[in-house]
Amino acid sequence: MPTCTFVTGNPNKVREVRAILGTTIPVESVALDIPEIQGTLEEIARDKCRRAAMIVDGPVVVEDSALEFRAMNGFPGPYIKDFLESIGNDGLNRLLLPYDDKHAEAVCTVAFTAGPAMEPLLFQGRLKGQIVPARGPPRFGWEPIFEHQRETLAEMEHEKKNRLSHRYQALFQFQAWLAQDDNRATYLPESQFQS
Ligand SMILES: O=c1nc[nH]c2c1ncn2[C@H]1C[C@H](O)[C@@H](COP(=O)(O)OP(=O)(O)OP(=O)(O)O)O1
Ligand SMILES: [Mg+2]
Repeated sequence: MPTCTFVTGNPNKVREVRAILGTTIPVESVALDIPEIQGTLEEIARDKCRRAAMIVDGPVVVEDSALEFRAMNGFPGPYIKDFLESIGNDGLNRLLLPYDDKHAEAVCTVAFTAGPAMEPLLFQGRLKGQIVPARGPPRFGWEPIFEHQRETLAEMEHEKKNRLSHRYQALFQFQAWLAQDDNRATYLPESQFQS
């Protein structure tokens, strides 16, 4: 069975990526927390992908998730994990207290490489929302404070989130790319993605 090796230290991402890709691409996960550089979303995802490919020594998929506050010109962006760990969802709300603009965008940058010597390819998805006081079960990261059309991601059914999320949008593009035979033949001549 062809599989896709998804390298991440986050089991919630594995659950969602599996749900989104469904049975078309079985996902094998490798639980590694790859060090992340500072830089643009693209630079971070590309670098994380190269490091993962060197460790696995084969084709890998990684993704980096960011949370951009419009009032703060996109900050904290890719550094959201450290912010969440240090100040929590309440602290993230407090960061926006001085601003009327609570608009935020969740961004998922999926990076795929055919191997350690190959240039990673990127697929990006975005979801617009508002930062609100936490509502709903705290199951995954900043879900309780990210409201999309009156529902926070924590209040939303998993199935619904997985049909509209930043992660879904990025993986949708990756799937479309993989579905093109020419791409598979060029990038993955003998790979695990061949069916
Ligand atoms: O859909 C989401 N809904 C709510 N919270 C989310 C979501 N997606 C990522 N998150 C959180 C997890 C982490 O605190 C940060 C991203 O950091 P990020 O480096 O991409 O993830 P990570 O370090 O947990 O796993 P990985 O090993 O794949 O890098 O935002
Ligand atoms: Mg990370």
